Amino acid sequence: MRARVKICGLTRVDDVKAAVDCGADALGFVFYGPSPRSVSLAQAEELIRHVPAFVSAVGLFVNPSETEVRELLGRVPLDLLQFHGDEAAGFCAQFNRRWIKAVRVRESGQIERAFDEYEHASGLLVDAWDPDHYGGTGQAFNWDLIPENRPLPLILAGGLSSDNVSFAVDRVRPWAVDVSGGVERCKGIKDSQKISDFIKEVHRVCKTD
Ligand SMILES: O=C(O)c1ccccc1N[C@@H]1O[C@H](COP(=O)(O)O)[C@@H](O)[C@H]1O
Repeated sequence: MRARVKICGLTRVDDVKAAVDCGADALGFVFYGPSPRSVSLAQAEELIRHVPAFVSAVGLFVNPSETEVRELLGRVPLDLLQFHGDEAAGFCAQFNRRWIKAVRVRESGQIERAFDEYEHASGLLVDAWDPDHYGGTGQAFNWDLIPENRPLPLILAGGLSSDNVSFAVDRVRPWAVDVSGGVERCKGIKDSQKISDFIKEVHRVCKTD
């Protein structure tokens, strides 16, 4: 088994370099004003200059306007779009760019329905539901709600850290894991040791499989 790793919510060049050096497969940049991890267009341009070939740069949006996404794509070379709000499939698919859809899980059957609705996505990300926040809450959800049958690559997120990721990968067997808060010193500021520990744990559990 191999699980890819996405480190999300990067705001500093040093954090980008640390994640790349530790072997991250994808890096996430948050374009959502209310988030403490939100970056401006100019910041994103600078950060993505440090993302090398074969590491994906992912833009995270929450209910953006079409203009916002198009403007950003005109200036920032994103490889993949991550929609973390209530976007419909048609909205996500209109940008001629690969995309993944996040589902904030709170009830059974929700993930199965999302696999149908977002069938043209490049992956389905499952995260914890929270009444006040769209994501990045550091909370896990009930993994029993994740079905065995997965028509799309499944990306597990929500409350992961080096303490629980090996258990999570072994149990859920996702295509990839996505982490933000679990590798931070404080919101928006990553910790290179935590990033390293997290990725090592994923690689360790995948190797022993
Ligand atoms: O990181 C944020 O601030 C954020 C804001 C709005 C939507 C999603 C956000 N982050 C994503 O949330 C999940 C889980 O994060 P955590 O590991 O529990 O902190 C992850 O996909 C982040 O990319």
